[in-house]
Amino acid sequence: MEMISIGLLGLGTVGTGVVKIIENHQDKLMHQVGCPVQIKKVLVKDINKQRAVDINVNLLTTDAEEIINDADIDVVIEVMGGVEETRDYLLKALRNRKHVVTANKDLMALYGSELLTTASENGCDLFYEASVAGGIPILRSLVDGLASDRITKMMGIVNGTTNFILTKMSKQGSAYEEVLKEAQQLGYAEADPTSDVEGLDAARKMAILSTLGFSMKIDLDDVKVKGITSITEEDLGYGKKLGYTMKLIGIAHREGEKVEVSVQPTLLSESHPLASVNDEYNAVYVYGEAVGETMFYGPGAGSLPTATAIVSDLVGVMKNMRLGVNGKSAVTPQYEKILKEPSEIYSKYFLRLHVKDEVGVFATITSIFSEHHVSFEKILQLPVKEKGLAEIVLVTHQAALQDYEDILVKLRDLQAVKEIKSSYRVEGSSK
Ligand SMILES: NC(=O)C1=CN([C@@H]2O[C@H](COP(=O)(O)OP(=O)(O)OC[C@H]3O[C@@H](n4cnc5c(N)ncnc54)[C@H](OP(=O)(O)O)[C@@H]3O)[C@@H](O)[C@H]2O)C=CC1
Ligand SMILES: N[C@@H](CC=O)C(=O)O
Ligand code: NA
Repeated sequence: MEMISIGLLGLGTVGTGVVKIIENHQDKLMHQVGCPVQIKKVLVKDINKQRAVDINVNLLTTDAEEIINDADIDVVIEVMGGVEETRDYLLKALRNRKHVVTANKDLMALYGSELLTTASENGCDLFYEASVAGGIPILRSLVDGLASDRITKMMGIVNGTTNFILTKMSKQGSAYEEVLKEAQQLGYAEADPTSDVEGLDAARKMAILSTLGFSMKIDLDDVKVKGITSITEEDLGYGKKLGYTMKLIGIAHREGEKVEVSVQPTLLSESHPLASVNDEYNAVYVYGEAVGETMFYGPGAGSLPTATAIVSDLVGVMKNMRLGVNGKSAVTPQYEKILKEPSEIYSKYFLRLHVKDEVGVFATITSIFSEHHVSFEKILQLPVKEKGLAEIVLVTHQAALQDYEDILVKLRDLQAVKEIKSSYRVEGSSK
């Protein structure tokens, strides 16, 4: 190989990082793959836009076909985002026998298997390390490092934006809207940050992680999702008092043949290893039957960390080119997907209710839990400002999701219950 030519789709937060790393680490790339790497064309929306990196304006184009159909381009790096249009571009690029590296979890969670099949049919690599947990090499760790093991649990903070928001809200008392803006300015958030704060971005990543970790095709619809938008200062305050930290947690758990995958705000005991993962940092805890507990930590979003994963994937493609083994590394899922029923999913829960401050209400509420054999780790009744009301805050012991949901339905039907203020999953014990 005399030279590797890259077509870059997108020159925003991640794209500019890719350009910088390819320029600044040219020596290292040469040493590893034995030839120079050049960026031949860059797709953008607006050619006249000011860029955060020095780039020859003649490389910029608004026509994707100039990259996809350029016979001299060996690898397409996709960092433009989007789904349908991007899928078309990448399918065409693969059919034109270009290797693809992408950071796009939206696309991989929906069309990953189609794109991977097309890649291997055309003898091409399709790598997507940057799509999950930014700069942490988690996908390679699952696929290569832990290839011999049977993974049964993965638990992670996989969205940098929401971790940044929750950290600033809990530690500095910052307002949600203000911190979200800051996360957008720092380049952590998606173009539409709804997918971050509603948990969808994390759900896409958990679908990708569990598909690889469990070797089972987990679709986005299989992931139960709840985001962070309804978390209040009061919830964070109660969490702290009870010795918990609020985090948006993705959980993928396999027991026997069955799996559960979810993303939801979770109160973690302060001693939990994920509780000290702050700001835009991500971490993924992985349990394998043979290896036991492992933990992967690092920056989950941002220009250079994400670009590091991209350029490392590029090195992987180039090494395969030298060996002549492109398109041979993807493994199709080994197992049929079987999802757990709600009666098979166990957790502890935090619940905060406003109830009428009357004799017997407390007893009625606790009796509903007893009917479902759910007991309490902690239960408190506190006065609230509004006259005639009391606040009940409780943490359950382990309960089946089905029981917990049935309890919530019964509580909502009780006249004495004015409002269910909040409910969260809990990991670990309270103070
Ligand atoms: N930001 C991060 O920390 C991380 C992002 N990702 C993923 O990486 C991808 C890129 O993210 P990010 O860099 O933040 O996004 P940005 O919005 O910063 O950049 C997107 C780039 O793509 C170009 N672009 C977008 N749509 C089109 C289009 N239809 N035609 C031509 N050009 C287009 C834009 O052009 P122009 O500049 O002219 O507007 C821009 O240069 C996304 O898939 C994201 O989910 C993954 C991990 C971390
Ligand atoms: N918006 C995402 C970017 C990386 O995937 C995040 O905040 O984690
Ligand atoms: Na990664």
